[in-house]
Amino acid sequence: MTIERRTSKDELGKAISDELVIAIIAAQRDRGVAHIVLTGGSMGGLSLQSLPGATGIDWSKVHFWWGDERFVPSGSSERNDVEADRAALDALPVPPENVHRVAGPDSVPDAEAAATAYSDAIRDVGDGMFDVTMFGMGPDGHVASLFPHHPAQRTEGAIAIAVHDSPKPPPDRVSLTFECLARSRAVWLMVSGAEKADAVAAALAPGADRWDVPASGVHGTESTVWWLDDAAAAHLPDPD
Ligand SMILES: O=C(O)[C@H](O)[C@@H](O)[C@H](O)[C@H](O)COP(=O)(O)O
Repeated sequence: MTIERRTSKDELGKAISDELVIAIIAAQRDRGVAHIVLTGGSMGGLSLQSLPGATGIDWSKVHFWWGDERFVPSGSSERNDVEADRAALDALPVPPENVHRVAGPDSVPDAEAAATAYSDAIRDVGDGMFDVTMFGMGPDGHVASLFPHHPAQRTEGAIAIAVHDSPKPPPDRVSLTFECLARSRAVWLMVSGAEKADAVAAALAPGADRWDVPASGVHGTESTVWWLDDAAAAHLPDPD
């Protein structure tokens, strides 16, 4: 686990998105294709800002996924994918079939059906590993739509699940499971702001339990990076 610290949210977003370009190029060099899991929230958009100007990427060999999606209609401004479209995807020549969106209530009856379709899509594509999985984190320590003390986070044997009664609106969502997210080479947690400082410290404390702090339960098989601005890192113990 490493911590990458920057002084401000803007610097953090720029550093992450520059590193994302490098990670996509490296994945294509090593395996021919890059599978990237995107996140919602404000860090989600900031993490993509360098992609439209990047060179050296074969965009036909990049696949985008989401760690979670709000179960609201396609095109709704509440959706995580719409934020990513605005931030970068609209400007990239990525084939639409490489952008793996979670179905909304305009095309499937419920979040369970959306989770099943999304699970099938993950099963059908790639070698089963994500190259980079990015997360924002809520002040409660949630990542994707895996919330503290919410029974959905304990689902086993599934790739994607429906989440109901989310403590953060909207109540109905689709999320990847811890089990699926564990198939990520690199996990990046991207956190900015003083209101997250306690949750950052709790997630990084020895013995942290994902039931209490879900962010403590996501790890890459090769690397786990906490991208923090100074405010979010403020309650970490002194490294000395
Ligand atoms: O679905 C959601 O409600 C959001 O996507 C949420 O999970 C968000 O990613 C985090 O709360 C971090 O948000 P910020 O990056 O804006 O702090």
